[in-house]
Amino acid sequence: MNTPQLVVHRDKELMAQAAAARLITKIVDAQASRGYASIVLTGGRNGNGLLAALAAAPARDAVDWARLDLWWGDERYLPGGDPDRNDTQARAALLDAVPLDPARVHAMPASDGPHGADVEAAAESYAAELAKAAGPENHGPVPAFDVLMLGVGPDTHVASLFPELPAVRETERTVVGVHGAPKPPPTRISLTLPAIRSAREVWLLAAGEDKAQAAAIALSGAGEIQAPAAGAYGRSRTLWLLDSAAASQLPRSLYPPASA
Ligand SMILES: O=C1O[C@H](COP(=O)(O)O)[C@@H](O)[C@H](O)[C@H]1O
Repeated sequence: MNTPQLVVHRDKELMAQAAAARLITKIVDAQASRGYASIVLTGGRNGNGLLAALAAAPARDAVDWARLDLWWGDERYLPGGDPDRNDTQARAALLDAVPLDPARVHAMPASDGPHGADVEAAAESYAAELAKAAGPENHGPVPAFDVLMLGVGPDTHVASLFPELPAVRETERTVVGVHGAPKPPPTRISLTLPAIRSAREVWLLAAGEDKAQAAAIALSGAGEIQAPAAGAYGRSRTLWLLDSAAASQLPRSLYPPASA
């Protein structure tokens, strides 16, 4: 596990704009060196704020949208087009406004799709889609994502991995069905911690006072079963992007950074 790096911005608007600028640079760099980039989106307020900021950034035109693979870290298991689905919200915030290749947009299955109410089968099919996209050079049955973003919930959940639920204990599968989530809707699909940790970079987004306790707990050595955000890290970098409200309860040893 690499030590998380923290970047704290003045407020959530600036955090979203700075994170969007950072993401544009990552995508452009990956496309320049490899020809394509691979990004995992998150749902929630902070994730959608970042996508809206990206949509408004003039530099978005630097991205070659047709050479971008998009995946999701989790989904609320609802019918396609439901306003509460993470992919519906991402499309409204950004995806509908840019010339993506639809074959590269890997939304998670919907509850009115081929698997119906069988969320386990839906999770398995997403795991198979990930495995198909993984190359021999990748670390396991998922592609090497350049950046995997995760909104941090006030209870420290990331993706749809909630404290103490079975999904956060999964060590083998890359994608699981989630039942009984404490945040509606109760049925969800989620990448697991092993899948999350296969990403080159994991970015955790936390803005707002309601995220302050979660950030402090996750960054103070909590266990990943009790605080799933504590178990989310990337192979080469783990970055926490916060605003000052979300950083307000961090221990002094973490923030502000010690001066020389
Ligand atoms: O339900 C979800 O919540 C988390 C966090 O959302 P937020 O609104 O508290 O920022 C999100 O990361 C996850 O993708 C989503 O399904």
